[in-house]
Amino acid sequence: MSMTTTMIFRLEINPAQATFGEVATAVNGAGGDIVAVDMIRAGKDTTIRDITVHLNLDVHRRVADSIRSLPGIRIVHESDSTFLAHLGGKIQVMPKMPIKNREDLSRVYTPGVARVSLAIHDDPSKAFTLTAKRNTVAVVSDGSAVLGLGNIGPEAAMPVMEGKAVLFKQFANVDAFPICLKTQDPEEIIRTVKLLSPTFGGINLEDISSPRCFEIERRLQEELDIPVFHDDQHGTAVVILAGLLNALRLVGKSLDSIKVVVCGIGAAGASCIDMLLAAGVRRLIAVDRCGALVSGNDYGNPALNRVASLTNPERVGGSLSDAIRGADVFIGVSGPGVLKVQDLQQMASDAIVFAMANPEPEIDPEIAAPFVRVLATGRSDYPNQINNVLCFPGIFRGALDCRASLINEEMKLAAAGAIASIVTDNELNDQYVIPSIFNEKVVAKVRDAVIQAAVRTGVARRHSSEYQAEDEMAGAAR
Ligand SMILES: NC(=O)C1=CN([C@@H]2O[C@H](COP(=O)(O)OP(=O)(O)OC[C@H]3O[C@@H](n4cnc5c(N)ncnc54)[C@H](O)[C@@H]3O)[C@@H](O)[C@H]2O)C=CC1
Ligand SMILES: CC(=O)C(=O)O
Ligand SMILES: [Mg+2]
Repeated sequence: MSMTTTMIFRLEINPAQATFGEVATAVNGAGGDIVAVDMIRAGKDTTIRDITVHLNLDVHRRVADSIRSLPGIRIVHESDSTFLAHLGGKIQVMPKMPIKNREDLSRVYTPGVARVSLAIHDDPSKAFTLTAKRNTVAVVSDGSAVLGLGNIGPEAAMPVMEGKAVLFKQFANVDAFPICLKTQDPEEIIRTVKLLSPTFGGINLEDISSPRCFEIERRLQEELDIPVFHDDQHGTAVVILAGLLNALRLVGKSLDSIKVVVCGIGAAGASCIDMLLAAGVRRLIAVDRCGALVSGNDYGNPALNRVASLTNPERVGGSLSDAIRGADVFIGVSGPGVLKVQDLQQMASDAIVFAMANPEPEIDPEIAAPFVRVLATGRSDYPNQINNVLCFPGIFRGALDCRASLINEEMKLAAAGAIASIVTDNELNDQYVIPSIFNEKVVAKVRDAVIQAAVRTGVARRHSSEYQAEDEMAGAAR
């Protein structure tokens, strides 16, 4: 499957030999789309222009070669806007107040800060009100299951974790720090996160492979008094349930009657299955590399054994192609190219397919589209983007605002319901079963629903109106 990007070509053009029109024709002919042209330097013998070209990565070389083949044109350099956006990283720390004079200095730093430190020493819970803790989340990864790219290590995981931090800030005003650990040992990860925890109001575990992720999350939830949430498990499950509720509303089927196949029983798949079963799905077959999971078999993996014991009441064995026969819903959280057109042809009418592996889905959406009623992917460049970004900003906004001690099942179900409810009956259609993250209602509705559920289930330690009052006072003091 191809990916698009925007390339900027800096060209030296000899006007005696070439015209800009020839460049435009060459770029378009090779499959590029010029979206901007800038004059950098005009000269008698040569001009320098930047042309910005939107293209599929698979035609990139062709576009560059066809420009190069023109007489009188030299490519000075070319840059990929996606890489340019990553130069020096995507985040920075910004102070909330300037330090303009000595009085500011002694208030923000020593000696004034000492009184604040002593106040927290006397009452550690004051760290929530007198430090950034209450609005700060650690995005922790060991780089072991980064998107669908696999175990690419902590340094390579960093751009993804920085991206999560950007999303936290932009959509929910949560300050998130990417923390990529140079260990894949569960005990070391648990110990490190616990040591770091005084700084944070919540821990978002990200892209840690299964089955280690289950134990790491469970232990941290037990041993810390701030929310610990493995986004790939629960963020994904929440958004899948939201999308499925709406897709079923569209096709007129119910959770308790459908047959669902979930492929990829890792972090996302196992949690998605738990959530679908809790929501009322009964006929569900889990498929991993070893085929359909059947209760009683030993898969040498406690997570797979557990899922097998909860699913597949008809004990269907075999491959994905066997399991998918007659299925109403396919959910893929596995890897690229797992699903074939022949599989789609075996599904029930009005088939719903969520092919969510990133960055390449289980089937190319263009190939799948003619064979299914509702198609969703995890990508931003197709309709129906089912991505955990619809969940984690709002769920943490809610959990931080009410200072929840944890994020429980009720809060997750409330988040799923809130996301689904944004798509009205009038709006619901094959291409729109899930709202866009750019819909401003998403974070606000998720946050409110999560706070209500936290209060209802007794895990909220504070009402958000207290924050508002404090924020107003802090604003007045600055
Ligand atoms: N759209 C979204 O919001 C999200 C998408 N994902 C995507 O889902 C995929 C899995 O993510 P995680 O659960 O975090 O990874 P994981 O590494 O914990 O689990 C992946 C599972 O898929 C299985 N698998 C891989 N290839 C398979 C194949 N050909 N057939 C059957 N099973 C196969 C593996 O054995 C493993 O159990 C990744 O591509 C990831 O990008 C994950 C989280 C959120
Ligand atoms: C979206 C996401 O968290 C993932 O693909 O891993
Ligand atoms: Mg992830």
